[in-house]
Amino acid sequence: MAFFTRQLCRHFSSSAVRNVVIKNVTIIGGGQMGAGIAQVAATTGHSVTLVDTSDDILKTAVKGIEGSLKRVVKKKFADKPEAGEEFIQKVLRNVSTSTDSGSAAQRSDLVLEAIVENLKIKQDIFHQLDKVAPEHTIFASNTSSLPITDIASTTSRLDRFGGLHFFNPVPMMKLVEVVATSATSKETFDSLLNFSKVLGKTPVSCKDSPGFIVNRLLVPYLVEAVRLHERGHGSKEDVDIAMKLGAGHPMGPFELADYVGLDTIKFIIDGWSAKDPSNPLFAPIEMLNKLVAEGKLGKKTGEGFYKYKRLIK
Ligand SMILES: CCCCCCCC(=O)CC(=O)SCCNC(=O)CCNC(=O)[C@H](O)C(C)(C)COP(=O)(O)OP(=O)(O)OC[C@H]1O[C@@H](n2cnc3c(N)ncnc32)[C@H](O)[C@@H]1OP(=O)(O)O
Ligand SMILES: NC(=O)C1=CN([C@@H]2O[C@H](COP(=O)(O)OP(=O)(O)OC[C@H]3O[C@@H](n4cnc5c(N)ncnc54)[C@H](O)[C@@H]3O)[C@@H](O)[C@H]2O)C=CC1
Repeated sequence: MAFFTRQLCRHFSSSAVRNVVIKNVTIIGGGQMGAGIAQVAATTGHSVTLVDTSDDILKTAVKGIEGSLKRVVKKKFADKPEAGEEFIQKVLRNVSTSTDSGSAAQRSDLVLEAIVENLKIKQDIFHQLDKVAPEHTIFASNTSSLPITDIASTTSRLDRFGGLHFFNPVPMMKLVEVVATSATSKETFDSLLNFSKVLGKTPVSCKDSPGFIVNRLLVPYLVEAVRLHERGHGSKEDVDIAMKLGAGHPMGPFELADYVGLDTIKFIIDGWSAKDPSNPLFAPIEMLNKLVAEGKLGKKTGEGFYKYKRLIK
């Protein structure tokens, strides 16, 4: 009862916070997802601060954004290379970088986290930022598989906390899953929904249930593909060709796993297995665990199920 009362108090204490128009965005984590979200937010006129643990990582992230913008410009400004270059520079001016998440959060309407898929690390960072971020600032996580309720639990802004789950590659994928917990206020949810639309994405509304919509369907498919191959029922190449040509997927499951990152997939499966140990769907997958132990995390490290000549970043 005391817990329930505390939740209600928190909810009402911030009821003065109405729909927040998101202009200044801090993105924690400049990896595949954080850099992609930063690119899209900067392209749509937001002022973005990208935060990571070192200047070297941030340099690589900004280089990745520039590379991705060049791909966009090649098509959009095919006949006007100078206008294309101007466009890239304008977008890049909207992106600043920092290794100090606290000072970045102090100037933000939204703090969006896209760091490693680890509950404790995500909780710790939000706990720290909760103390320094302005009252109106909304917190959101891009987690693939962790309950938003659990991530939010170390903060005092449960009503201003939600999920914003983007898809990889962010500049190309149109979907955002907007996740409300039982404590997320309507104003917060509407602000996140509106932000997704301003980014040019199509939002869908999700409950805070494991894997939301897409990953609840995609992860079982992916693990079954690996097990099918482990049983000797098909080569990786044949499974990928089969799903591309037989089911119309743009990538086969092994290509997609490498693209997403095998470490992220292992974090998801291990996490779900710990919560539901008797579910055979999430039992350890030998081949995946071996590749992760060897540091073969997919495209981002140059090798996963396949070998890659060119790294993503
Ligand atoms: C897996 C289960 C476990 C998941 C758990 C964690 C993950 C999650 O939580 C949620 C997820 O994100 S799941 C992954 C969702 N993503 C997908 O399914 C991607 C599937 N692949 C594709 O759509 C295309 O192969 C793709 C669009 C990537 C590339 O298209 P193509 O194959 O045709 O190759 P390209 O010819 O290189 O590209 C086509 C056009 O797209 C442009 N482009 C691609 N990447 C870009 C990027 N990063 N930035 C900017 N532009 C980009 C490229 O320039 C090209 O444009 P055009 O030349 O005009 O056609
Ligand atoms: N890879 C994918 O396809 C998708 C991943 N996600 C989720 O997005 C999140 C990030 O995934 P990726 O971008 O793929 O990972 P990644 O490994 O490419 O990038 C993670 C980044 O976070 C940084 N980081 C780690 N701890 C940090 C801290 N305490 N402070 C600041 N930065 C920190 C790392 O240095 C790294 O640059 C995960 O929660 C993942 O589940 C969601 C949708 C798709």
